[in-house]
Amino acid sequence: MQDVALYKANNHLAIEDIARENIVITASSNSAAKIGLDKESVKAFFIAQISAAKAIQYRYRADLLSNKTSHKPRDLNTIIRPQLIELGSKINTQIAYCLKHGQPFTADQETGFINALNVDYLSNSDKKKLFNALIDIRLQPIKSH
Ligand SMILES: O=C(O)C(=O)C[C@]1(C(=O)O)C=C[C@@H](O)C=C1
Repeated sequence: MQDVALYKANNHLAIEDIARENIVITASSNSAAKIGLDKESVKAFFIAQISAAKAIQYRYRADLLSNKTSHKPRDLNTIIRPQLIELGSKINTQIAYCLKHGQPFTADQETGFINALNVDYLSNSDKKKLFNALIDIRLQPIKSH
């Protein structure tokens, strides 16, 4: 996410890109539905992920004002965005696997989840929001004929 923020700062782009968010949410909830996950609950999870991504970028971008860097960020459109879509689809696959194999996420895993997320610029409240959206993800109900 720091590369995303740096790319945007270098190119005078806003951090929030609503058109892109809509593309990400549609792509991720459609790919989730194909593997049996409930679309609306996955949407809410991706909205939480996008919020976390923006929070990281805003904090990092604030730091850039006093700490300049010569680091060259990866290209947002050709490299980072396709990788983020791929990552989202992998996350969906793992979640579907856990839910289909009777390993639902439960509230008592919150501390472990928060401790496992070692990500610079991600706050505890961002992590809690992600966790709350994660444990709400459901499988689609099985259709009866
Ligand atoms: O693609 C970007 O520009 C990102 O910053 C990533 C992302 C996302 O999480 O998918 C986050 C914030 C933007 O508003 C749009 C998308």
